[in-house]
Amino acid sequence: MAMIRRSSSAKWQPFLQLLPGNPRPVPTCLSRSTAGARCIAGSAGSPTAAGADDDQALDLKGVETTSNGEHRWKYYRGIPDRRQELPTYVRDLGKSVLADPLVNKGTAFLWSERERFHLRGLLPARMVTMEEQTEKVLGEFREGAWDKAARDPNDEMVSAGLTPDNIRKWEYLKGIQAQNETLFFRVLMDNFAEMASVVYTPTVGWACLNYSRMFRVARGMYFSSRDRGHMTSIAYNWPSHEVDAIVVTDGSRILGLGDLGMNGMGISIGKLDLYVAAAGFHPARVLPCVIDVGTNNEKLRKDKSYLGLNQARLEGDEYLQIVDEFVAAIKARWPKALIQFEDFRTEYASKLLERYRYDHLCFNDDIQGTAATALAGIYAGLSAMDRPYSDIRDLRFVVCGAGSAGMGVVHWLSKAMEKHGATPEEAAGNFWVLDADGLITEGRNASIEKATRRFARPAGDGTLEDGADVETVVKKVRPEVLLGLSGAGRIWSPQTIEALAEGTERPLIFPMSNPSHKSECSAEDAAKYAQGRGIFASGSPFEDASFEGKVLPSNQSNNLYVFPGLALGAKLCQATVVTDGMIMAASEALAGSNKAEDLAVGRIYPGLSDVRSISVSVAAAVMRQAHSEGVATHEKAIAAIERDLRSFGDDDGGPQTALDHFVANEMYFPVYTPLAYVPRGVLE
Ligand SMILES: NC(=O)c1ccc[n+]([C@@H]2O[C@H](COP(=O)([O-])OP(=O)(O)OC[C@H]3O[C@@H](n4cnc5c(N)ncnc54)[C@H](O)[C@@H]3O)[C@@H](O)[C@H]2O)c1
Ligand SMILES: O=C(O)C[C@H](O)C(=O)O
Ligand SMILES: [Mg+2]
Repeated sequence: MAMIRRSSSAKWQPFLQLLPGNPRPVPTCLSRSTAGARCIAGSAGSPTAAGADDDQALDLKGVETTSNGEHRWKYYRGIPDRRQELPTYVRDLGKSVLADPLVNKGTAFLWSERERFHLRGLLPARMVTMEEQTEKVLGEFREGAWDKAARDPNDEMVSAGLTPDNIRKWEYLKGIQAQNETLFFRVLMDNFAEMASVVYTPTVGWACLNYSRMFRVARGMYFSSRDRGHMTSIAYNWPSHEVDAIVVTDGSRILGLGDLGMNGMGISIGKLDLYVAAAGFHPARVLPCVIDVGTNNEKLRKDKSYLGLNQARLEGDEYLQIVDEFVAAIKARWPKALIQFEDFRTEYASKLLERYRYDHLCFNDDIQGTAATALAGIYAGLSAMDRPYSDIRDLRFVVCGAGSAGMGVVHWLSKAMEKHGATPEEAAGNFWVLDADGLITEGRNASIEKATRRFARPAGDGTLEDGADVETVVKKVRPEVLLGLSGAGRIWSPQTIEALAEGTERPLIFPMSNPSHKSECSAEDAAKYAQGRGIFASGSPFEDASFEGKVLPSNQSNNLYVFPGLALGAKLCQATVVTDGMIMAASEALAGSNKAEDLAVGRIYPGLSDVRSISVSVAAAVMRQAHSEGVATHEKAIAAIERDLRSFGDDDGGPQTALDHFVANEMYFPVYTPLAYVPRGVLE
């Protein structure tokens, strides 16, 4: 805990000069000031003189003009308050300052203070006044402002069935996490099947929509375009030298909720909660990050509680340079850390992956994690029908959504078909891909990405025109599989599902969009219109459905089945990169984790109550593959892989190999350990 005492002693005059509103002119900024973060104190205490960059940081509402024309914070309305000139002594820096309730100001820390106390990167970019904070507290106190929002029937998530109870549970669990991570993760791990929908999709979607409004305790790191040129030094504001995994988003496409700007931080936090609970990463060694380059979400930009930069998104080279700088900063500070790219909009997602994947240990969850998850579900679906994996070659897929997730899945499935003997042309011929403008054919204008064009239907493909809608396509093609990665909500009509079920005995119905209300159909509708014959797997969880008294399992086809184990495997063997082979190994391990009795009743993804076993299998398969491709570098892990190979041969030997034990033993388990006091400078 930071130590404090109060004084107005003369020796603290330099410090006093930095206090906001102090009339003494101060000639320059303190320390590492940048063009993008000029000190408020450095502008003679006048917020209006603080420069264009700081205008948005300073809300003049909280500032008053004194009789001699100076500006100062209005701590007490109309009553001059000299107390603000008495400093509170702070003997710590960085996160400890935020963790000390007696000195913490949260998002009201001035830019100069953020510099001096090593807080840059530890708070969202926007600076608010105490008055705004007070307003927020009062709103909550008097009206339960966001509790009210959680009950607002006009809130699209609430109206689509997200219950206030889920939100209450989210807030409660997050409160525990802020105070006691061991307890939080123990509870989450032991009750994963019950709590996943609270810390993760769909509730995390609501939490992201309301992230700024609910902001209390800062977690993770906030990089913004104002930090240009300084990201590496800012990374050193994080207190730990050891970070194993980072999830980063730029907030541009959060689930199917669109551009949520800095609020996307909620998804980085949610994903890393799963790294710990589902894959045994140590909570002190994971780091959620957001790169705030602005937002094009006008509603957010007008929302006074929004804590991100109030500017339009940077684009093009300017944007890419910011992400480059972020990646370079991470690499400089934590050379071995794995980076998971999350919820970057399609325009940049593949571009960024291609930019970094050959030199950095990284993967894109929405492209690669989702693809691996979908393929595992298709394999398991085939198993449920007593068909071999190689039959994937014979399946026809209608896919709604040609974004990074949809096309990632399509590419991956076609790769699996090729693995089982199809030519690339044969594989591509098994897909009918639709975007918001309907079926994509070669007749589509040149704006289609090259990678998507490969899957465009030949012009004049039977009677299907470019832009044909999903119902027409399904009626014409009679596919075995209907995939949804559109983020468009209930776009599969009863007629579409009926047509699907008419054409095949056991249709695979995968509405994978998140959160729940963005799902292309509900479990109930799938059961009803496919007359109980379909196998259903959605991105967000649905209750099991029923048809004519028979229970129909609702599977969850979500990348949560892959990213924790993939990251764990890559980290444990300290892979230099994440290869396609490793992703394929993850798919196959996941498909192989199902029990025969579950498959028999249409459960094609394993239950979440034993999520760690799934991650163990996925991680072990990833490590074996990394080793076989020569990208594993960790000696202890390599020895474990080789020992395992000697005992079990190339076949992974089932779920309980020596390597599985190695992986399980490396996982963090949340228990209270003895605590030892270690003075500063010792063991550092
Ligand atoms: N289940 C999972 O694990 C998982 C993983 C990743 C993404 N997702 C979900 O997938 C969705 C899409 O993600 P993305 O990054 O590709 O988004 P995106 O916005 O880049 O792509 C959406 C695509 O859907 C198309 N589309 C929109 N309306 C449509 C309609 N009515 N019919 C057909 N296509 C339509 C768009 O033209 C676009 O091609 C999101 O909802 C996301 O939550 C799920
Ligand atoms: O976050 C999820 O639940 C899955 C996926 O990464 C998504 O973007 O929808
Ligand atoms: Mg995602």
